Amino acid sequence: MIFLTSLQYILQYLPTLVVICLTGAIVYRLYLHPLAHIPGPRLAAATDLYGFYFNVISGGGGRFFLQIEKLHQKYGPVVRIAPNEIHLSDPENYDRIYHIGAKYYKCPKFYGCFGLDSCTFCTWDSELHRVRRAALNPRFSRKSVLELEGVVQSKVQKLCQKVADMLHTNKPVDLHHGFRAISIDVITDYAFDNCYDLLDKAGFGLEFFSMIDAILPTFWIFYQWPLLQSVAMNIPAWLAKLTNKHIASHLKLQQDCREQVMNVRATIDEGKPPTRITIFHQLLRADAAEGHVVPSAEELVEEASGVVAASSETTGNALTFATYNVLANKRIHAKLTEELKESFPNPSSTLDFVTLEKLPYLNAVIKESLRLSFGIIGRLPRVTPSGDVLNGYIIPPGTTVGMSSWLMHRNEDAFPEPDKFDPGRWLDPESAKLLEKYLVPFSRGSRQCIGIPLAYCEIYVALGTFFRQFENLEIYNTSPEDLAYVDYFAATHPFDARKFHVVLKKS
Ligand code: HEM
Repeated sequence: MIFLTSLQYILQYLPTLVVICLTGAIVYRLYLHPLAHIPGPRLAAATDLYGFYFNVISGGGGRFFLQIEKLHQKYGPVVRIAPNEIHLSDPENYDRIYHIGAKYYKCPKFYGCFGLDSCTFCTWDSELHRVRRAALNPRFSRKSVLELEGVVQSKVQKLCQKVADMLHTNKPVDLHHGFRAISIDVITDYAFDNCYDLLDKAGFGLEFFSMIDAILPTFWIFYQWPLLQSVAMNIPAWLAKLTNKHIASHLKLQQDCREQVMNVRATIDEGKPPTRITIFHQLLRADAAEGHVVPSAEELVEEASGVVAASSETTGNALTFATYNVLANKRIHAKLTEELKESFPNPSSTLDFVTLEKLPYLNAVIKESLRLSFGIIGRLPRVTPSGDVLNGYIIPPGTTVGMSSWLMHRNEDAFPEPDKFDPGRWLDPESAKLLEKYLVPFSRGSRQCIGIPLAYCEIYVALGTFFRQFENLEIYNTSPEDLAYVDYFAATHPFDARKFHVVLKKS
């Protein structure tokens, strides 16, 4: 009886209590918080829902990075974008936050919402990351990439053959998915020795990419409500299939990776010699790196999922953007084709990576494409453990600080007319060296992309081979607006945008 009366009493005053607590939190964040002196909108200082609005609701979502750009125009180089987070636009700060030995570490809340705590990409603890990355590094070194260049060459040749066949039937060819299929086929063959063969599937793996598209929007929802993420990832697959396609897609991707891991483990247990040392063979070795702990099967699944997720849209965006812009500009197209013809007179020869890398115009096209294609477009949040002073503002310990390639690559001082695709910016070696400082597609420092040599190999070989083999293509029914970006950590085109297609030029 007494219990019931107390409960009634609590319930009666609960709404008032909630209002008092919320008001207290908002007043604290606005006036007493250690970031209260940082400029920015009051709403962003008061609640994380400000970012949530732009990333989930406004204009279809994935657009907070555009709002952040506007905030910098209004408030200057340091802006408070959330109660405990600031964003920076001054390029001078980049090497301070993202460099080898930087004390800044990956924001656990942000990287936690991938649900892949055991993978190198999401590991926030710097020491643990150092060990995990050291174990993985040898498989992604330039030496390894050169040894396995054949994997890249074979996928590129396969795509070109399929494109040629489709063009003869006068059907528009979907290069958006074709280029993404190369990336996934390369990484699953290269790293797991178990190719997904998306290039052989209908629509170049349309089903697989629809699954990825279904996963992407959950990112910002899980960021806002991390508890939802653990609940979602633990529901049975059959229930997810019935109730939510986004969660079902997450679970399916993990299941695919689980099968990959089980296959490798089975061959190791049977004592079969591997046809290739995969990342799993590498990670299952106790001596893979000093301090390395052999991961469990589930941890390997997370590592595999992380690697697959990191390589699809990123390389795919660079290839799509480069090809679209070269085809859109006759002068650029002619110059590139001429250079390729000079070095490789036979159009059906193998265009090797090392020779392609030395071609100045191709090099400039690729740099300009990486500048404007944005594998990861939004902020890369890091936490400062001991505080800092940035652009004259005192930043307290524990603050999350972020910068983005979107703002670095479109800095008008470095890149006049920043939205114009102009490979000419990179042709003079002296000024190109100065511009490199602003080019950060792979980020920098100890957390920079591990796949840089592989990504470059794919991009050089795919673009070189493609433009050497096809001289008579034109863009089909795709406008620059279709190649705009939205941010779901991976940069992707709006889901309702038309996908990049090409047809044979009408003579
Ligand atoms: C054009 C292509 C690519 C771009 C633009 C790109 C971009 C990036 C960026 C910006 C990061 C840092 C992310 C962060 O700080 O949160 C990163 C990390 C990473 N990338 Fe890539 N990436 C590309 C291709 C690849 C490929 C092909 C792989 C396959 C192995 C890959 C695997 C990874 C991994 C594992 C990390 C985490 C590294 C770590 O934390 O130590 N990436 N990438």
